[in-house]
Amino acid sequence: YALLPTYCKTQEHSSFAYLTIKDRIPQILTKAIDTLHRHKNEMFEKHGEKGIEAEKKAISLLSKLRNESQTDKPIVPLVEKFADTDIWNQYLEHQQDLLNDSDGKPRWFYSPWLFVECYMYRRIHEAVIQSPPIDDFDVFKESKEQNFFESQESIMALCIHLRELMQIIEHLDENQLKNEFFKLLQISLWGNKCDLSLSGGESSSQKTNVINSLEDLKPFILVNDMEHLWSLLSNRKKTREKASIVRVDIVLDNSGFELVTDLILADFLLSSKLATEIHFYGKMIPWFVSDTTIHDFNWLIEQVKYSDHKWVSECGANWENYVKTGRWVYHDHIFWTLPHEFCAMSQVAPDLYAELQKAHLILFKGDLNYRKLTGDRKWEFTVPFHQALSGFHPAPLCSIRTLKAEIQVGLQPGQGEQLTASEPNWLTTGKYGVFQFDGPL
Ligand SMILES: O=P(O)(O)OC[C@@]1(O)O[C@H](CO)[C@@H](O)[C@@H]1O
Ligand SMILES: [Mn+2]
Repeated sequence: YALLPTYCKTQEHSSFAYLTIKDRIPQILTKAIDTLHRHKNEMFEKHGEKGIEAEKKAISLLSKLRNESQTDKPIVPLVEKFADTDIWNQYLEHQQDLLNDSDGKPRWFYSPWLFVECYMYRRIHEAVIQSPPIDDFDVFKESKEQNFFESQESIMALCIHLRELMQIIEHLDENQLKNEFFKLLQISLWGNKCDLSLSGGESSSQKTNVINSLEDLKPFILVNDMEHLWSLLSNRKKTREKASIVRVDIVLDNSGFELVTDLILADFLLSSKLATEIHFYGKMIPWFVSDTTIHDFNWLIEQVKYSDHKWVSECGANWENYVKTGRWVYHDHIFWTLPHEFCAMSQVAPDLYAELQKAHLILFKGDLNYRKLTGDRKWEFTVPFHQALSGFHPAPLCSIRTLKAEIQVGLQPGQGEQLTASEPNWLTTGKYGVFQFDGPL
């Protein structure tokens, strides 16, 4: 490969990476500690004295973690046995090898940002699994549920929109169907603004009805490859034999409102016959505050199904049925919560890479996935997306991402510079978004 640019690093004090580790990580850890405190009684009721001891232990482990991060300690190996402990510690040794002797050891403020941030969430998980019997506690569950409940209005509006669309979908011509597809893609894109790790765990629910603002938000789409997605799926729909499969895989990001937008898009893909099955990938452990676990996925479908609004509950019933009948398949894989960039997947998780190769199209939601697709490296804005993927291409894929990190490739000459001049923080506010496609070779 051409020489790869260096990683975004936490030691660069002018970088968003540095601010994330300095300001937001302690905030997220403090909120996690506070959540554990507030569940003391529940733990006593469930587990008696042992529950209280466990809560105390988890809090002390998280406090120690917060202190390590705030005092720039060396990154220490994981000690608790878990499916990925060895892979993590090998990766840490690899980071050590990348540093020469004079640099000393990887530290919180002297390492690649992607590594440090992922490591932080994996250490939160270690603190919890070291504290039985509360070792299955999700310190972020409350804020993910709060995001869902606070977005009720917008969720209802989306479900009603979907039900109305379902009633007329048979009569839509190709162009009308394409426009409905594009609307739901944009709703899924802007759903990605609702991200609790950017807000440091502060509420980031969807208050307005995003359907009415799609036209206003269009100028904020910096790369728009939606036409590629349409032609790939509509051509396959036209040419496929009756019984053949068209599979779209969605690598999920945040639970709550964003997950609803993804499930609505997935429902449309089946109802429009643009796809015959959808595969979802979530996270095996609580991750980046709002990322979706299998518990969040099942809980949200349950909530929608038991809504007291008829059309909303119909969506939930349909979604539960898709899962039951195997038209929607949820996959868990440990790779998604490792620190690796995706170009390492075929080596580190060949089974997952082979699974993704079965898809006709893979949609990667969110900013963290974009950082891993591009290796969280300091690419020039105009480097082609295909090049930044560094060989990762299990299937035609599209990143659907709002910008919350100082990485963006595939722009036109001058486009990045122009944005920096007009809006210095365009890379990290979540205000801008992309549909970035890497198609059939
Ligand atoms: O993947 P998501 O949910 O869109 O965003 C995750 C994220 O908020 O976490 C980091 C900031 O802490 C950034 O990489 C990114 O903005
Ligand atoms: Mn996320």
